[in-house]
Amino acid sequence: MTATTQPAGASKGINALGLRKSYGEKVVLDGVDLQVAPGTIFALLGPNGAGKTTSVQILSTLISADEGQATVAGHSLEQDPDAVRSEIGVTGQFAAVDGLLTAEENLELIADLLHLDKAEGKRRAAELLERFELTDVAQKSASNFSGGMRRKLDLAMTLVGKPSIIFLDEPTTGLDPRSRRTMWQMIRDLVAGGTTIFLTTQYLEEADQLADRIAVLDGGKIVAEGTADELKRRIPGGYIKLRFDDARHLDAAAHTLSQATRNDEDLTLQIPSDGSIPALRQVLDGLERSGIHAEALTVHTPDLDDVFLALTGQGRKTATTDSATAVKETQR
Ligand SMILES: Nc1ncnc2c1ncn2[C@@H]1O[C@H](COP(=O)(O)OP(=O)(O)OP(=O)(O)O)[C@@H](O)[C@H]1O
Repeated sequence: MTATTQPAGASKGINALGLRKSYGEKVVLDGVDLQVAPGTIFALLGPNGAGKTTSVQILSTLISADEGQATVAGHSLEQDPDAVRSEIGVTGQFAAVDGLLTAEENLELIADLLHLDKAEGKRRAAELLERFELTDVAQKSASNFSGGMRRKLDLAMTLVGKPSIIFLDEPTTGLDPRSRRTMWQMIRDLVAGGTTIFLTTQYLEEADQLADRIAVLDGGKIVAEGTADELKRRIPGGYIKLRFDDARHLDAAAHTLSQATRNDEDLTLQIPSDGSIPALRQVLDGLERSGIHAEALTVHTPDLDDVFLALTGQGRKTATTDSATAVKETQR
């Protein structure tokens, strides 16, 4: 990694510039820039083998980049990895829970590793067991835990050291929908308390639900970055749908909005649109000028699956397929 000096007032979040990493001939990261604001959730998406785990490993000091520079929690990865380590927590794809120990022992072990004194370690373990609703099973061996319970315990173990930044590498892989939602709520609670979350996931819904910003990694590069809504607007296939209460209004609107496709059966008009506020305003102003009353308006944007497929070249699925599965309806 090239030398870096910690910029004055470096963000307490994550800032990475030009990260490169190769394994032999294989270029895994080919100049990756990442910015994560403190107290936000950032999701890194990418197909299998895109380099998500490698990015987490670099930013959490487990491995070094070949080139590039980064600060994590305001500390340079290269110059002050210990300071970075003292600020972060990492949970990997394979929970670090020791099945031979009880939940409480797992937590106390981490407290020991962090050199907390015994009383403080016990207090912290008890607090986390309660927060994660694991008090009832505190004395049970973790080998008997369900996947969801292991994940909760794993996250609790990460929190023993009170990290300001947590890397969650595919935190809900293999969890059932209920456990996934429980984990999402825990992640939201952490962020509400000021923690910064760097998340990798293959579940686009997870990124959509949780992330303030999303970056899509493909071919070693960030191919898109933005909020979920910004990413959805980048690909075609969105539209505004207007419903009218009678055929007279439908006729008048179809006349005014010449680019619209009409459906006489359900008295709707569909207008291609990126779903942005200016686009909505233009349509509504047009209707108002002509004195046309629309009963309902819905905005349809491509979902993150469409974005992912379009951006990562993982296949072709255009948002214009217009099926209930391809296009998500967002009532605004
Ligand atoms: N230690 C290593 N030695 C050689 N190649 C590696 C090593 N670690 C990762 N790779 C390769 O780097 C590429 C990126 O791997 P990485 O695990 O970062 O991808 P990922 O996006 O996390 O994938 P997944 O979603 O499948 O977990 C893969 O092709 C992988 O085989």
